[in-house]
Formats: sequence, C-alpha cells, structure tokens
Amino acid sequence: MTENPSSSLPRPASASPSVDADHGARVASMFDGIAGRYDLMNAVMTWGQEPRLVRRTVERANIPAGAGARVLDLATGTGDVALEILRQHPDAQVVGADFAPEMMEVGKGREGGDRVEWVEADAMDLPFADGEFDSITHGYLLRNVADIPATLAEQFRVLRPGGWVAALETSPAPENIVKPFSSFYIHRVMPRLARLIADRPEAYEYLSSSTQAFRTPEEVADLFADAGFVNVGHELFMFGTLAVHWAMKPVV
Ligand SMILES: C[S@@+](CC[C@H](N)C(=O)[O-])C[C@H]1O[C@@H](n2cnc3c(N)ncnc32)[C@H](O)[C@@H]1O
Repeated sequence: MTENPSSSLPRPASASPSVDADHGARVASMFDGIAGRYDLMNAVMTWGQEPRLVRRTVERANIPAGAGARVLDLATGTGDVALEILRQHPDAQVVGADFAPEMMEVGKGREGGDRVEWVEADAMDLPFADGEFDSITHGYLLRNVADIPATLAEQFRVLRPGGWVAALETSPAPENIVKPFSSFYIHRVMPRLARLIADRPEAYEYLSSSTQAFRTPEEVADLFADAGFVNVGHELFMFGTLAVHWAMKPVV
C-alpha cells in the first residue's frame, strides 16, 4: 500500500532522466526487498480495509462488460488490484505492470495469478501501443513516481478514447476532528507495526512523513485534468486519508 520513498529518497521532481532513473531503481529495489511481507503489511496498515478500497477502485474504472476488455493495472505489485479486476470481470484480459519483479513473483503465486499477464515496465515509459487499453487502474503509484505529469501522460496515451482510469492513493489527513487520531496512527503506530512485521521497516517508516506531504485529492484531480482527462472525480475513505480517483479520456 502506502508509501512514498521521498523521505529516504529525495523526490527529484523530474530533474533529469538520469535522476528519474536512479529514483526509480531505488524504489524498485526497495519494493523487491519487502515483497514477501508486503501483503501482510498492507492488510495491517489499512486496518483490513484494503479489499473494500480495491473493490471500489476497480468499480470506478468502468471496465466494459462482456468478453475481452483489455485492462492495465499499473504498479500492480503483488496483484491485489489485478486479481480484483478478474473477480469482477472474469473475461477481461488483465495486464499487470510493475518495475519490481519480486513483487510480481509473489503475485504470480496467488490464486488467479496465472490469469494475469505480468509485464516488467516503468509506468513513466510504458511498452504499450497508443489506445491499447479499455481501462487502467493503479494502487499507490503516483506517490512513488518521480514525475506525476509524465506518468499520467503515458496513461492518457495507452488508454482508448472513452476509457477510464481509476487510482487508489493516500491523502494528507484533512483538518477535522479525527486528525489527531489519524496523525497519531500514522506517526506513532505505523512505524512500530512496520518494525514488528517487516524485516526492512525503513521501507515503511517514510510513510509517516510522506502521507502528509503527498498531494491533496484536489491537487491530484488537477493533475489528471492537466493531462487531458475529463470527468475527473474522487471519493474519500478512512477519515479522508485514502482516496479513489477516477478520470476519463475524452472521445474527440
Ligand atoms: C505500494 S505498492 C502497490 C502495489 C499494489 N498496487 C497494491 O495496491 O497493493 C507500489 C508499487 O508501485 C510500483 N512502482 C512504483 N513506481 C513505479 C514505476 N515508476 N513504474 C512501475 N511500477 C512502479 C512498486 O514497484 C510497487 O510494487
């Protein structure tokens, strides 16, 4: 789920292709290093809410009914979202793409993993044709990339006109009555849980600082709109600390 390596890995803000590549290599290596524990960490850190969030993300991708819809799940990791797509749309052709091969190895071993086409790829430079996909999903991708506009531009390119993208992301805790509790959980409880469960807890510790630093849902919506998408919207979960975003590529 939820991490942005920016506290341990300075966010390059797309300084140059080589800086982006270095950032990407370190993110991929970090996820490969925690692949075996990732699913447990994810379940704990979302208080068991992950299945509901993933279900909602897939629903918001407006995957066409019937046989043969081609769907791309980016940052697929261990395949949570890709496998949920198959649960909701058993006839879909699902491509799961990620640049951390060890994460996908775990996914391949999960029930249904043999029905996903796993592709090692960088979300900022996709090896797919223009308009190839009917829908795109991603979970916790944007907070990890060096260049969000470049990432969204690639999604716009490989999506067919009229196709939808849906994304699950963390959100800075809103200023409301639950903020002290959510802040306490993020800053105090999560790093301790990480230390207990993960053998590389530093991979999760940056969550506490980065969650506050990541874009607000409104900023993410603006980024989708700037990339050319329309019908942009979002829905908040878990006291506003997680968001499902959606957007459509216009039919011109
Ligand atoms: C937090 S995991 C999310 C996995 C899965 N989507 C989920 O919801 O459980 C983030 C994933 O994004 C992948 N990732 C981050 N930046 C990426 C990029 N530029 N290209 C491809 N994958 C990327 C990481 O390798 C990691 O597997």
